[in-house]
Amino acid sequence: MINNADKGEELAFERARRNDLLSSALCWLGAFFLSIFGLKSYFSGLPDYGIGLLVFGLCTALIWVQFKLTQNWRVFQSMICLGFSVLYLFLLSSGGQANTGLLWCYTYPLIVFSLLGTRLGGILVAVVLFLSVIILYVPGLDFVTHSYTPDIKYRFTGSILFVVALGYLMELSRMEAQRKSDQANEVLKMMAHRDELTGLYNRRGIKESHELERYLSKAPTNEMALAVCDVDFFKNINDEYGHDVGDEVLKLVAAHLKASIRETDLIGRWGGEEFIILFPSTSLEEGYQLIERVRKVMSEKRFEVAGHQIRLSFSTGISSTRYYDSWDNLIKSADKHLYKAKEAGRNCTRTTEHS
Ligand SMILES: Nc1nc2c(ncn2[C@@H]2O[C@H](COP(=O)(O)OP(=O)(O)OP(=O)(O)O)[C@@H](O)[C@H]2O)c(=O)[nH]1
Repeated sequence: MINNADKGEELAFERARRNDLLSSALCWLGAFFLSIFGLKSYFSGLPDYGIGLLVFGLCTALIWVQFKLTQNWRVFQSMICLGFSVLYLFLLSSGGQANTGLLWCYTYPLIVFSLLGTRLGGILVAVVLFLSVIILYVPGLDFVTHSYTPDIKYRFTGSILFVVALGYLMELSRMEAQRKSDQANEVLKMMAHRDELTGLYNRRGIKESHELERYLSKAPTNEMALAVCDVDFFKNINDEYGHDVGDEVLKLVAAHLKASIRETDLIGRWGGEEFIILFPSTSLEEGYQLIERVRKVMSEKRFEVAGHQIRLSFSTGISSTRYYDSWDNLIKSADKHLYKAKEAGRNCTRTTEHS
């Protein structure tokens, strides 16, 4: 089972990877172009404008350094989007070198949507568009040093609105595609780690579970017992009642085993009619007592499936980290003791200390 904590960790990892790529690409490209054009303006007789661009370039590089040091994506998003909003308004009100400032304004909505998403990005872009209308259409403003012809104003207003709508829709469909791909990945991971019939972990699920990793890492000081339980003569159930009834019996056995153990114990279907249970913080003796109690209850129970009252018995082998420190050896030992339980006539449990 992929639990919520695991899912959260994976999603956070994916997001961090995307953020890292996006921040580096944005900042380095931004700093590069701002510096090139800043220097060009500075040496072409527009020193103030050039210095302005160089300062923006430097700020972009510093924001990137700040993000690398703190990994605080929220602060990075806010600083880049606010900085870029100021740059956009600066280009619009100054006209840029040789009146080319407007050309760069078209990149603004795309960057804001990709960093802030449609909701927050939409709010910021709407505010900046409102300020653009003031800059373009309110005459006599001190900070507006460039005046555009009516034709340029109308065409720019129309085309920037078009780019905003396009950027919004593209981000919307990217977010939708991301959501679907996250969902599909989740389903695939579930399928890869879960046993379809019983809903328990399958073999891979157990081996790759975070719980197992955690329990094994604590095992040197915190003994863990491992039990492999096998339904005796399960073939007879299939032969007598049919495979479908066999399936239902396996589901009931899985549910009963799960209900009989603690929340922290880990259970999975190891294959066929074989189940595996991990008991963390449990000695071999305690594991033996636990599994014997469950085994006895199960052997007295009648499993009711399709009108049949079916009785079962179980054989179990147990091993513990007191004797084996690797996963493979733990399993091998539990399997060996399961085999001994079968040899001893079934319906019993065998361990290193109970042969
Ligand atoms: N219905 C059903 N049967 C299964 C499933 N997986 C394995 N089996 C059956 O479980 C039976 C296991 O048979 P055996 O390995 O001979 O073991 P057993 O009959 O339980 O005998 P012992 O283990 O020696 O006590 C086989 O008949 C498999 O077909 C399953 O998912 N559903």
